[in-house]
Amino acid sequence: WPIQGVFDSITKHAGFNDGGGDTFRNLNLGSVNFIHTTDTHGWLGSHLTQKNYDADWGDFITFIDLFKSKRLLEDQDLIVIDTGDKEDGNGLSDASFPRAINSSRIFNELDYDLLTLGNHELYNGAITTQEYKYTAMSNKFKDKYVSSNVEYINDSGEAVPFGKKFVYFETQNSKTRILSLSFLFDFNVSNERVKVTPALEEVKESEWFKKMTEQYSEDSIDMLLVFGHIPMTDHQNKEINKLHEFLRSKYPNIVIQYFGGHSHIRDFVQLDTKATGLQSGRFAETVGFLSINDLKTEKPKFFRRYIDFSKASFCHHLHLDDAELFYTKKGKQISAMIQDIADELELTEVYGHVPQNYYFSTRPVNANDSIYHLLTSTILPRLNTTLSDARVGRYIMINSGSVRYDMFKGDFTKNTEYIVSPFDNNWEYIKIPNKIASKIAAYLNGDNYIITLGQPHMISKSFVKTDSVNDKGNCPSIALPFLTEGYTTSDDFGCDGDDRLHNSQREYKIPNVVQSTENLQFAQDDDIVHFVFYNFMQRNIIDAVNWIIQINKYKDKIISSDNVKKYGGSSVKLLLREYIQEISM
Ligand SMILES: Nc1nc2c(ncn2[C@@H]2O[C@H](COP(=O)(O)O)[C@@H](O)[C@H]2O)c(=O)[nH]1
Ligand SMILES: [Zn+2]
Ligand SMILES: [Zn+2]
Repeated sequence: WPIQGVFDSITKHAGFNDGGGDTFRNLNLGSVNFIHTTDTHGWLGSHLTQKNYDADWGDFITFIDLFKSKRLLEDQDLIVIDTGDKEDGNGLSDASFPRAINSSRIFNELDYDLLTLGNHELYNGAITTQEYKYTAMSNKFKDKYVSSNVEYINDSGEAVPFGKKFVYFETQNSKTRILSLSFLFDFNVSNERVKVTPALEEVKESEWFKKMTEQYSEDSIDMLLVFGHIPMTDHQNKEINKLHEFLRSKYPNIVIQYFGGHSHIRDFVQLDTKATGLQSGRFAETVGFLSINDLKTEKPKFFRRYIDFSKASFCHHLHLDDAELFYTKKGKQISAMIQDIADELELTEVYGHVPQNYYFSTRPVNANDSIYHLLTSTILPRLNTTLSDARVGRYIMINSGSVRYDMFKGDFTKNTEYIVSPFDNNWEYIKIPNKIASKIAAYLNGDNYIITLGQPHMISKSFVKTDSVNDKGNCPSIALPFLTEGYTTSDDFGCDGDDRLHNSQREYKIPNVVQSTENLQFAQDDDIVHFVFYNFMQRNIIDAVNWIIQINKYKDKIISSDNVKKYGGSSVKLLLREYIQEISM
């Protein structure tokens, strides 16, 4: 069958073992092995409509436990790491109150060796306190939770380390001496319960770091392990590159291994001959695997693999031919716990039927199957409050980062709302002349990616002239009838990172903000319009309006938060549900 011939040649040349239709890329183990997760965002109950990611957190716990017992040789170690963002994006974390209380309990059942926080643990004081008390300071993790540049503000207003500033340990089997640090990217939107110091400032100016480098000089450790909620590729700020340059100056000759997050992509970067950085996607779609051999030589060997979060991948990498053997008592218990919580939260309650797929990053924003096109053309204009007036021009703006995932054809359930747009933001508005309102989107969507507004993956993608974004290399585009769309990652080590063969997906340039416009056909420059936006974006909107006034030398007065009023009305989550219910009748 000609397609099979094409398939065989791709699988053979792309490093897949081709035994009997098995198309997996295997793992190469080393003396020190790492498994990494990041940006799970509450996705602990598997992707019910995506076979590529059909494993849940109980299956992942099973995978880790059986990996340790079945795959490791006696002189090999496995270190399991997470780099934060554990809520906002799934009903399992977001539908409970307090938010994430149930999902944290499930998440923490996994025996992580190192873990830390992400920016989503820091938007809300109650969530921050919950993370500090029940995870960072828990008996299980208090010696494993590391935050080198984040402090918790306790009840007496004192800034205390959010976990350990660093940890030193020697691995059990290979006796590898590891010094570990953890950094959050330069995040300045947090709450009254937390203080974030930019990573470079922290390491350059803090006393504890100086003392640490004296206590753990280069000859007393075998490697530096730096993990944290920070992108491994950051075209705009190059934060990780500047941090590496400084750390390399303190530890010039040993391996420095990074594990990153936040930008929701599979990525692997070579920072120098003895330093690499792995990033392992998002939403429990990916288990990142890294091994290092010849760690203490001049040419350490790094190996990376992105494992689909699927039972098939887990069984394959455990060398389990019979899926029935993929079993541990604890794994089964956790899977049952997840099901009980999902039932209690009624996450499978069906509100209606989605007639087609709507994509949030793999289609251009103006395409009919782009979720942004659905939102701006159909959903946002449904926002109705006592202030709505058909005689007044109206703009409704949201940040693209508020949309979290594709919306697939099929049941629209209670969980779909949290998966697509989880944020319960309030609508605010300002009354300004149309000549100003009409320029805000262009200002916010200018050349720069705005890390507090945009789609996370855009910080790590290089823009190309067309509206699609470029991956690092030119990996072959795959489109075979019997394959599903999925990751075909290109990174600094080439095109063979993914453990399974999928059809390629193109990523498109997603602007920082999108908006709907109404009743503008007769609006003159000085006509007053209603500019409506998420309260989450208030600072950005005020700055944009004042910049536009100044740069155009308008006579209008500079605005402040005093000019911002409540607009009211349903969140995008609810507007979406009402629309789907209506078309499903
Ligand atoms: N409209 C809102 N957008 C939010 C809110 N909290 C976060 N965000 C968006 O998420 C990304 C960051 O996501 P990450 O998973 O990469 O950390 C951020 O850029 C915002 O766009 C919110 O409450 N409302
Ligand atoms: Zn995230
Ligand atoms: Zn993040």
